[in-house]
Amino acid sequence: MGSDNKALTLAEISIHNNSKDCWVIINAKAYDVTNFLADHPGGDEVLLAAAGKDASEEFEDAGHGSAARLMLDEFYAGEMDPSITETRSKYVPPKQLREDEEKSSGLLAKLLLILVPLAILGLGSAGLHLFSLLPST
Ligand code: HEM
Repeated sequence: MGSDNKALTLAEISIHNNSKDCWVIINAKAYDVTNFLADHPGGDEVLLAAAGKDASEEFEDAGHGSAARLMLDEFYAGEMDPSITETRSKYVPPKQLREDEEKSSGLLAKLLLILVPLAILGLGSAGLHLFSLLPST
């Protein structure tokens, strides 16, 4: 498939996502494990679940030994475009939550910025009004 030297984009890798054509990304390199599905000691399900995706974390978590790491070369399909490797950090909920909190506290600060001067103005003019009602003797 295509030139070997060209960095692969995530879109190019993610189409290889089934049992007839299965690629996984491990540490920014793509591996064609189609012919390894039946022989993988960890089973084909895990590879198919990771097909077309970044499986670096899963690969490390499975505790692969040096034998597995040496096998990688056999399946090497290409280098992944380094500028898109950050796509694997998909777990954004905590950050999102923080942004939401920041947003709401920012809103409160803005509201206070408007309300406090208004309250001072209100109190001031009420005071002036009361003062003008006092008998001038
Ligand atoms: C080209 C990629 C891969 C190769 C060459 C490979 C190779 C191997 C090998 C040789 C073993 C036997 C234990 C060892 O020598 O470390 C193994 C076990 C295992 N692999 Fe992979 N693997 C690959 C990708 C993956 C991926 C992406 C996952 C998870 C998504 C995975 C999950 C596992 C698990 C869970 C075991 C443990 C099986 C057990 O001990 O019961 N592997 N793999």
